Amino acid sequence: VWAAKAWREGDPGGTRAGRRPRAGSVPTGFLDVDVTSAPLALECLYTPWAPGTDSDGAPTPQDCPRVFSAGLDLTEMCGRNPAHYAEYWKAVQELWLRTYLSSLVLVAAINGACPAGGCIIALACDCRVLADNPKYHIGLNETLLGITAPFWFKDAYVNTIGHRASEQALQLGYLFPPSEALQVGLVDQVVPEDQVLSTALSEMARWLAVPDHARQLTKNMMRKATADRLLRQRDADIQNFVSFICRDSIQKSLQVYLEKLRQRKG
Ligand SMILES: CC/C=C\C/C=C\C/C=C\C/C=C/C(=O)SCCNC(=O)CCNC(=O)[C@H](O)C(C)(C)COP(=O)(O)OP(=O)(O)OC[C@H]1O[C@@H](n2cnc3c(N)ncnc32)[C@H](O)[C@@H]1OP(=O)(O)O
Repeated sequence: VWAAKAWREGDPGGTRAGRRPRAGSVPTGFLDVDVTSAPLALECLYTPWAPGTDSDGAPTPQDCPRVFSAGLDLTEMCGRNPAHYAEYWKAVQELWLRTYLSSLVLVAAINGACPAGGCIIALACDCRVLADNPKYHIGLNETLLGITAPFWFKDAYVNTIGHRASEQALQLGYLFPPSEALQVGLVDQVVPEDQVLSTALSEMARWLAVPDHARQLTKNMMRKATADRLLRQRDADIQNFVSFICRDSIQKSLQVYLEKLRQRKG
């Protein structure tokens, strides 16, 4: 995710939010950002796992291909206590709200798999560019984990690909390969892997060419109702999440899924 302001100010290699992935692990990680304390400077929010910058100081997401984001960190949702789940979910909400309502232009350069929470952050951007690799699936696959996508994930999906496509994809936990993601409107461009960043920058330039105040007011007009729906019921949404995730059956499903992931690795 590129933040326009930092880019325009010539600081594309600025502070990265979040921790690096564990060695040998995939980046689940945008929620490692401490979004609950000091106001998050979204201007400084880059794909947290992009490991370096090139000679021009630009981020080099190509250095870390294969995974854009593996979604929420399942280890944060398993075997913890209710207070932990509540705090975690509040942070998830906060990150999404700030991203979704940002007045900046945000372009997602999706250079790898993008399931569930990864997809929801990409959807909060203004535009999505996906690398053309059949392994790079994108979508909301929650049902395959035995859980339900929260209503605001669903709202963002419906806003992007429409009701019928969302209904089908959500129930099936379907992850779209690039060509289908493009066809259904989940992403705006599919390009060869080595052109993801340059295409994202071209898109950024296109959006930045529009007078800022007019673009920002329009963005807010388009997004306010969806964001307000969550803002009105944040606490209830946290309580729902906590009681849902604490169920024995849900914990069991998540543990089984996580175990499968770990075994698949070997
Ligand atoms: C009433 C309702 C009220 C409220 C709603 C309730 C609940 C809804 C709550 C939350 C919504 C959930 C959102 C999510 O984002 S859930 C996460 C979904 N993500 C996935 O399903 C992706 C799983 N991962 C993969 O498919 C692959 O890992 C991936 C394609 C991303 C990368 O494959 P690769 O082969 O490169 O790596 P792996 O060998 O598979 O993985 C390496 C390593 O990483 C661990 N891993 C992977 N994904 C996660 C994850 N999401 N969380 C934690 N850990 C993850 C994997 O186990 C391996 O670990 P290790 O063996 O320890 O190295």
